[in-house]
Amino acid sequence: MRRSIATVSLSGTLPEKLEAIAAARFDGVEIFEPDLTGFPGRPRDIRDMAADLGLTIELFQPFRNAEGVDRAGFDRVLRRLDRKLDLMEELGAPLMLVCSNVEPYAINDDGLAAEQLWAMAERAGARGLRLGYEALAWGTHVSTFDHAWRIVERADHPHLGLILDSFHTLALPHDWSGIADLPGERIFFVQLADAPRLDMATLMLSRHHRCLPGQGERDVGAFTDAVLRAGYTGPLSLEIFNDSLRSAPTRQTAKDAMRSLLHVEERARRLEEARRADAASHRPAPRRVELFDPPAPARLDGVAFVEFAVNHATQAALAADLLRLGFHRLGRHRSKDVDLYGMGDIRFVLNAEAHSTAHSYYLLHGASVCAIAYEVDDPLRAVGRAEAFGCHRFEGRVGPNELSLPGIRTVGGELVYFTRRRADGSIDFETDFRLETGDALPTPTAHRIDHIAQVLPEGALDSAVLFHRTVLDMEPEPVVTLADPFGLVRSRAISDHRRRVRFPLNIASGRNTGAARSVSTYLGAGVHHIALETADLFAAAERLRANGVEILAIPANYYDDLAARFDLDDDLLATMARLNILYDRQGDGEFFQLYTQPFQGRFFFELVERRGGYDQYGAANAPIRMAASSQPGTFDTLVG
Ligand SMILES: O=C(O)c1ccc(O)c(O)c1
Ligand SMILES: [Mg+2]
Repeated sequence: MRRSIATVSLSGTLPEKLEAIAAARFDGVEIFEPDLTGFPGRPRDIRDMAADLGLTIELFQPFRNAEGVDRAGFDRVLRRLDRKLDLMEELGAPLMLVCSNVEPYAINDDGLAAEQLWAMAERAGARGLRLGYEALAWGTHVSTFDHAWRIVERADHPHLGLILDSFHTLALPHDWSGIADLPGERIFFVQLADAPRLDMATLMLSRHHRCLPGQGERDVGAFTDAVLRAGYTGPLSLEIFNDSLRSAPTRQTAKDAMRSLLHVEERARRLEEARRADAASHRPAPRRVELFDPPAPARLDGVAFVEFAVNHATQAALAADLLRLGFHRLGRHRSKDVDLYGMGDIRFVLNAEAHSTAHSYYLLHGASVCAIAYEVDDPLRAVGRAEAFGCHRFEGRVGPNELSLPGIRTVGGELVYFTRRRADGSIDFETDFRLETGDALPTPTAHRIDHIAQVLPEGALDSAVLFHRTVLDMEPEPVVTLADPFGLVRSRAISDHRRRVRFPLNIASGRNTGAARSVSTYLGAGVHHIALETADLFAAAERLRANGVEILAIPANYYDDLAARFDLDDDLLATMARLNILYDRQGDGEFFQLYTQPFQGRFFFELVERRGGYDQYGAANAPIRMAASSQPGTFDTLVG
């Protein structure tokens, strides 16, 4: 499949965009007219630049308000067209996108529109150029792909075809199953974009909130599959109008865009394969194009360990906190200044090794999580898949007889490792530690990691969603907005389908929320809190209290409100208030949670107990937590 992107999708000048697009290994590009108009050179300079970069100029766009106009108006359209055809010749663009008329004066007459598009195609055809007609979802009379197709079919000109855009098709509540029955050779071009489900005018959604496929909530994979079933063999081209991409780093966006397109191809391939497997009822047409075929996702069994970058002082302080939480020191690394702590299935690695990646991370971000390791069935396949999606492999320094953990480096510099459980139940990475198998360990206060919440800089959420979706095969939930006393926090949870690994990802939209301050103070994304699951939160809370763990104090008002909202036993409420336990309910499911005070103002721990299939994160309580932690003397007590 040829892979293309519209220049409007990226920030920067036109040459910067082309370079980033080529560096991300796209085959082709759509030139969005304003990018060219603002370029201080000749169109042929862009043609040469694209050629030097190995990029095909696939399309020039858009040509607006051309059809359904009166006679005088159409004369002007043709004059305008001739100039743009001159430009296309100089640019070396073989195809121009003509979008449906959005003016109130447009005449509602398919016969007229077909006639006028025919006349335009005749002029383009005389120069060996082609036109593609695209229905904008807000077109005055033509807003759906099938209406645009009826007009193209009626015009019946070999130089006029249909352009499909997943945004316009999926934005309207309109049946698009007919796409698969279109004649593929009459589809001249296909544009792809995703979008969130926001209740707003389609024009606003399209111009400001489109996102890369895989970042939003539309099934762009199924759309692409339908287009391929129709027999389309041209490029798949991303066309993303998005406010935050307009100011995001160009090369990073282009890399994400390629990852997104690969994601779409993989999904389309899966759908086709499922149809083939069901060939008794269907007879799928033979595939005409090659689609991206990465190694299948590894089976994600959970978080194997979380690694903290520390120095000696913070290592000792964090270790003391962990012991109070019920952790034990399990061992020391064979060759490095690294300790392993654990309880139940939870493993924390405290890395104070000098001249290491963790140390660099510590210098930049302070005591913080610098790596997460996943337990998977096949670590090498997991890394292979990540590399296929454009991730960079990380090779750490390995001592004698130590394991080289397969890993990748993320954009923020955190590492992601993959490790696997052996037949004897031990987990791979632990062989690098001299385990101190002492006395039998007492019952743990918590037994597994429930979720890891992260804060991300503004604009980084979509990219993080795409990373987890492609590399780790996780699925996002819709965005929820939470109120911090100093601003709003947008949160999107992402998890694997078995709920073994869950990440609420948070973005502060203001500058003053706890999340925003944590991003600015510590330069970038990071783990904000780690929730540990316990079978009995009340027992655990008593134990933490006895051990002197500082718990986030919850106001009495909260418990009054709980009493009003839920039919809870008075004694239970009183105990919850005494232990600072928060509560949520979902159907028959119940959720109990408490928070520790932050470690050096940096990150904190949460303990949760889930009952009866509760599947959320207590989002209703997050504003209470954020308010409680903005009280003086809590989140702001920063130490070294
Ligand atoms: O928003 C627009 O005007 C616009 C222009 C060209 C396109 O291809 C498109 O999908 C939208
Ligand atoms: Mg479009």
